[in-house]
Amino acid sequence: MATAKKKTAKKKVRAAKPATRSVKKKKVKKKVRKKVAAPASEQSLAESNGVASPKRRTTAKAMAATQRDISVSEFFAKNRHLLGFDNPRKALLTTVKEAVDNSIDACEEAGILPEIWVHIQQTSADHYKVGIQDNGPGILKKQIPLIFGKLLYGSKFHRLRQSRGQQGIGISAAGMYGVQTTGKPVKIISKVGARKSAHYYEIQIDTKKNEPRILNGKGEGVDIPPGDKGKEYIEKHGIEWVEQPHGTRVTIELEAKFVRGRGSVGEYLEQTAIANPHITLNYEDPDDFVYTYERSTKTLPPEPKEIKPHPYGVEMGRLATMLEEAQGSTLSEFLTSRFSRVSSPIARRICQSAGVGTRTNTRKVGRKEAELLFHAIQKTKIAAPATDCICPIGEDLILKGMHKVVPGEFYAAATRPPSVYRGNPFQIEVGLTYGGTAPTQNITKDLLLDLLEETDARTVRQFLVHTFNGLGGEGADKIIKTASLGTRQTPGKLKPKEIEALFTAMKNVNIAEGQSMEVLRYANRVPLQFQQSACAITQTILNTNWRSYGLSQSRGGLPKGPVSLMVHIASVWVPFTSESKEAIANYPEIQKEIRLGLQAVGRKLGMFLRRRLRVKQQSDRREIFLRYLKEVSNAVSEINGVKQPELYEQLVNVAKRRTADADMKLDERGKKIQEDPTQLDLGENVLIVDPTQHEAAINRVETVEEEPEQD
Ligand SMILES: Nc1ncnc2c1ncn2[C@@H]1O[C@H](COP(=O)(O)OP(=O)(O)OP(=O)(O)O)[C@@H](O)[C@H]1O
Repeated sequence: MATAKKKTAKKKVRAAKPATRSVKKKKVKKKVRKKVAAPASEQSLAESNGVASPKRRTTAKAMAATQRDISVSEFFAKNRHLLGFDNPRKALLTTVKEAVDNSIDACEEAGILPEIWVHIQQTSADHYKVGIQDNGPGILKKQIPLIFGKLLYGSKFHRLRQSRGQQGIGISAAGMYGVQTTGKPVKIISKVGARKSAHYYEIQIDTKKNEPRILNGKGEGVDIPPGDKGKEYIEKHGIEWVEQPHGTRVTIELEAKFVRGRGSVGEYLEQTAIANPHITLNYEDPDDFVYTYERSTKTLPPEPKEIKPHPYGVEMGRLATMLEEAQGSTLSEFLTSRFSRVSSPIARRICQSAGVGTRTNTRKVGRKEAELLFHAIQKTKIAAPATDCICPIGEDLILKGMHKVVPGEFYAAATRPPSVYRGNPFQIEVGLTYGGTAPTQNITKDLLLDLLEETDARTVRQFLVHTFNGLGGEGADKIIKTASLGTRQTPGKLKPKEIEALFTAMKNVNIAEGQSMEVLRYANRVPLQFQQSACAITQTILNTNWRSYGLSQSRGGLPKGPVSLMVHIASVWVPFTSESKEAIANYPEIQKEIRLGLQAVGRKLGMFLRRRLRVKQQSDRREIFLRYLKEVSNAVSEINGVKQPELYEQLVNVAKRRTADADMKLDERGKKIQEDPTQLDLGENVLIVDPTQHEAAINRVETVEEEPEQD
């Protein structure tokens, strides 16, 4: 019997203990007791003071009665901040983000050009209903409850393949948060084909069991037939669905707070559009504003390849588990089939170095042999993992994406070659935009009034910094000073006169100097909006010397100027610092690649700025020449009688020749339009545009027209 076996085993251990050890232990115990025990007089004094010596509060038996399994959903329900649900504002963003990321992943995996609808509606003071729909492949009926009602269930965790999701927590956690805060179930409708029935579910997660509970259709969900009958059913039951042949829509009601500006849903969607030029996004916000980001390319990113783990990236514990799971293959088979880059000769070398036979059965490999194998792997020379499994955005699409959304006049991009951290391939891409009109100068009075009304900022300064990308504290202070406002004034309580002064100051103050670099961080094409300072991307930007590229920068700060920078890491496994996937961990290999990417675009910016400065200097010089040439030609003609008009013309020609750089025109790749040996060659990956032709950084499209009421 199992219990009997355990007892004898325990007895054996006890008997095996050397006598001396138990004696020693006793001595120590005595010593400790001596130390702890207070003299009788002291003890009685303590008791008389009401401080009794500590009593045993519980026993191991009583404690055992309270010890039990913790379900993963219970754990994350208590620790929802770990998943990005720390506060109502972030909860709204995380919910949208999880659903949108899943939708894009599913469409790309199925080879469908993604179109996504995001609709946020306010249902009460602090409750919002979020609906996200895609035109993806849909989800099979039996999978829907598990995907939306069970934490740690997904298709991406067990594979090494570049995708937005990795953990299998995201969307079910969002649903769980919704149920917890509003009591409303998650609603899902999914359709796999035009002639197939759609499936409609209302689900709650049972946190105790980490299992889905289906609330509609007597616990079975509902099938909606295709065609007109189905349309009628959808309408009759108020199910939200944009008619599509296939796709999925998830609706979650949750406690939330809607904001604009930094860390908002709008910002996330805008940044998503930059890094995913192949998607079309339709977004309707709670104030009925509709935003559409049309795709700028119809080409899907190439399908990422799945790879096996590289032996260098596998830690000791993982190797032991993999050996256990191998279920009796030979060591050589195990090594060649479970890892990338291990051929039979390499497997033989590893086994030789570990002193174990290549034909040894994995069942017979104990802890000691596993450790020997682990060290042998580190000592054996194995080729770096294949890197063709990474799908970067590409320089051309980065330029297109940034040009579409970020105002500027100079754009540069750099895609680094793939590299490896801890056995995982990754690739870094950088995009940079310079110039353009400040977002504060582009807004209308009406938009400013709306923004002031909607903001949750407590002070005008906070409002300015949070609403206008790249403005920075210095820029905000300049505007506030010019408008003669107090820094601590509440934006919602400004009087009409003060709003007018603020508006005028925003239009007139040149904030380009005070503006600091706006950083857009991405991991597998997903924008990262929180924990900026904890992220390897930000830290590498801060440690780069931007002064050598023509930007001003104070020690330890972000560079100043109208400049936006995007950094993208693509990897089969992105090393996030936590489950909420907000910041990249500081691996030296990753930091090095980021640094090289920054230098590549920085050098091009430096060349562009120096060239621009020269044009300006030369045109200033020419202006001075031209101002005095008339006088000079008149005086010379009076002195020596030469014809003034001819002399003047000649002098003007000389001045123009001497200041020829002032006429320099660059084409959109940064090349001088007229051929010249000193031509500025910025390479292919730059774009130069007319900044006055660009849309504003804060640009709200018109509201949805209300349907005229029928009489
Ligand atoms: N809109 C969708 N269309 C098709 N499949 C989907 C959709 N949404 C989710 N899925 C499937 O459900 C699984 C679970 O999604 P979930 O968001 O919980 O985790 P994940 O995306 O795998 O990882 P992470 O927790 O990192 O986001 C996905 O792996 C995917 O297979």
